Amino acid sequence: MKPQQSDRLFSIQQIQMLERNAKADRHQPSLMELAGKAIFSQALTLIKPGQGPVLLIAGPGNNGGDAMEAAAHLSAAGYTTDMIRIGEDAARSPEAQLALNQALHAPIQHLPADVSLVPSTDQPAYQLIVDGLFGIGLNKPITDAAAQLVAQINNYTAQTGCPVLAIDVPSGLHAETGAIVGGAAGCCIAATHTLSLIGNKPGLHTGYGKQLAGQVLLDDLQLAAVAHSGYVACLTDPAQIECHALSRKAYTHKGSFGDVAIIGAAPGMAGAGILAARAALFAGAGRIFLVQPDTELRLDMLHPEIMCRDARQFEFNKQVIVIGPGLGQEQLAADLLRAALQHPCPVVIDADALNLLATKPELAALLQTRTAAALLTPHPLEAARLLALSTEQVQQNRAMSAKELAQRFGCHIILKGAGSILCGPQDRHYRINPSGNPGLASGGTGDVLAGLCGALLAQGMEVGDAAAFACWAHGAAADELVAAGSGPIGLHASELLPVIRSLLNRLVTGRI
Ligand SMILES: NC(=O)C1=CN([C@@H]2O[C@H](COP(=O)(O)OP(=O)(O)OC[C@H]3O[C@@H](n4cnc5c(N)ncnc54)[C@H](O)[C@@H]3O)[C@@H](O)[C@H]2O)[C@@H](O)CC1
Ligand SMILES: [K+]
Repeated sequence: MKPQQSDRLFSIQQIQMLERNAKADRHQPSLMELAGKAIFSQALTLIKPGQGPVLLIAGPGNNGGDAMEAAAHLSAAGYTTDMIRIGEDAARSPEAQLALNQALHAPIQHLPADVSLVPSTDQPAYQLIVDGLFGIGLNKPITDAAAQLVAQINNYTAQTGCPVLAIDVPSGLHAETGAIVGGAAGCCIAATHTLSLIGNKPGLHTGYGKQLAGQVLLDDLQLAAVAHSGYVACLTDPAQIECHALSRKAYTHKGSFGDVAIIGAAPGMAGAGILAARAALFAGAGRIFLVQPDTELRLDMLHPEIMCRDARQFEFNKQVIVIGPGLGQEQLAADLLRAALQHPCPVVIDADALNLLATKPELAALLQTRTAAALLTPHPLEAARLLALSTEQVQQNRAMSAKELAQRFGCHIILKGAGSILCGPQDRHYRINPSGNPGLASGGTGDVLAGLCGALLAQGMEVGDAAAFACWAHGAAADELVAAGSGPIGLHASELLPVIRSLLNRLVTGRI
């Protein structure tokens, strides 16, 4: 199904084209005037009259022009308004010159760029900082005076808790990739809120953006055209995913919900396989086998529903295979992966099985020629090994890395991490999963995701939908636990299972 307009994510090029078309079509009010009003309205939700000044940062481009428009509105509404400008005034665009002119004629205090932003008891602290330093035009790392200003703002807000409203994108963040422009050579404003203009942007929802953008808000600047224009990605909306395969009819039996074989849990790593198997159980698979390279475990005492089997004697039948959690990388593990890849049923490939794929070209070739569905669930380090890149290179452009993996191996990908990226080899748009929090950064949560994916595939969901649904439920379970005070500190993988079960039941019956 087509994503709702607000779920759509646009590339920088697409936004710039919308901007150009809008400018050609109409002149009054300008997009910058509309942006200024939108920022002003948003700022009003974050500040209270008479409670300290507001500081606006205006950079050299049109992002700075937006900030100057907003500053004029704030001072006209009676707020004490300070502004720091960076860049040559003579080099500003015509719209930004108009905005500057207004700002210079308003009762705004203009501070030098090297002013010391230190909270002091002598004067009231800022109650809001508006970041208009750089927007989608940032094309090199922030350095020199601008970098010092970014550091000062981040220090100031860390000390005072002052909110930061970023205009369009937190300055320093790449609006498309979610990486900091220039990596370690750059820097970025840590915003509490970001008002994305014209359309929503992928970089605000993945990688560093997931943290540094804060709460993402949207104003389309009256460009209804956005609804009909091309987009590159969308945020997963679970309500839009086809999941009728999960609903239970009165005449069904355990054979109706498929078999899942988890292949892993080698000696010393049994927990990973158990977590994946339990996740498949809690997510509704009909029968679950835990297939181990060495039968260390004869029974999961807590969940005797799971059938433990010796891999040397296991018969591949019609099971969906989840291979990798705690598998190890011995010869038997490679043989099991070969058998799984030759098995004509859907397969989920995780953890050690991904590492085997990265080092054994003959296994990678088998994956490339497979016809049944395959889903790879790498974290950035596993993705880096598969692509022969560094983790930093993967993280510099998470979407491009996931798309490259999908193309290279001809399968579906979940690239894990903040704002997981999902894509398939034929997909025109990739997806970003919006749920989840840092509580998921703990051992075993990836095993739970793999088992959950296996269970949804066994119940008959299409692979792209199963991946999106699983990612969303996995992250949303962590969000519910955090909301209940059980995280992020100390949140652990086992706790996700009953919450995922509850979420799936609520989703399928339309209660979410
Ligand atoms: N053009 C328009 O009609 C509109 C623009 N809008 C705003 O304008 C922004 C885009 O404007 P721009 O394209 O001017 O881009 P920016 O405002 O992001 O700034 C780009 C400017 O900064 C310079 N620059 C880039 N990286 C730099 C660095 N590391 N250090 C120093 N200077 C650097 C560039 O040479 C350019 O002059 C959007 O993010 C949005 O906030 C919105 O107001 C909507 C309408
Ligand atoms: K900005």
